[in-house]
Amino acid sequence: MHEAKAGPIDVVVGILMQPNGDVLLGQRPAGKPYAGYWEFPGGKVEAGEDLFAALQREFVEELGLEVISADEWCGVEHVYEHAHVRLHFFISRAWRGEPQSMEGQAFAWQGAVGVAPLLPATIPLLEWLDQVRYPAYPSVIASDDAPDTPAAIPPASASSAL
Ligand SMILES: Nc1nc2c([nH]c(=O)n2[C@@H]2O[C@H](COP(=O)(O)OP(=O)(O)OP(=O)(O)O)[C@@H](O)[C@H]2O)c(=O)[nH]1
Repeated sequence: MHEAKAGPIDVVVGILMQPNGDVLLGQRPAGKPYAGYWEFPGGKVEAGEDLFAALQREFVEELGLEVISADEWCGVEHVYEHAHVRLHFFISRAWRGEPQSMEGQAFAWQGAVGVAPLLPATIPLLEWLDQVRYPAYPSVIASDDAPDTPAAIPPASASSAL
């Protein structure tokens, strides 16, 4: 039988940002693809689910905390061997509670990101994120070429900006 080509899977990803710019990363637990890799918390959107509702659900499930508000930041598509994902990144500066390891995963607040390895699709985001976290930070992108929004940045390797 002829199988329909699978479309991208929508994933919401939340970047909790403290006033000093530190962001929360978690380590993927055993049993998942890319176990041991570091990522921003999040997960797959369920059928019919609103993106922000999905983000809130994932943070309760993974970290036991309530995201109060979040701004949609940028989108990235990436084709892994296990899945074609469309990542919707949010930045949140307002949440309630302290992160807890609900799935036995490690997590860490990071200024300069020192944990490794990171999920491949997430790596290009770190430089864009530094421009949000540290506005005076010198960019490697020439100012004439600098995009207005991260979503306009040209794709890196197998990733593509939405
Ligand atoms: N959470 C998260 N996922 C990411 C990031 N970057 C990235 O490529 N992904 C990809 O997005 C997908 C997230 O799926 P997941 O398996 O973690 O989702 P989930 O928590 O709903 O898992 P489940 O199916 O076990 O319930 C994975 O293919 C993962 O490789 C990131 O920074 N954070």
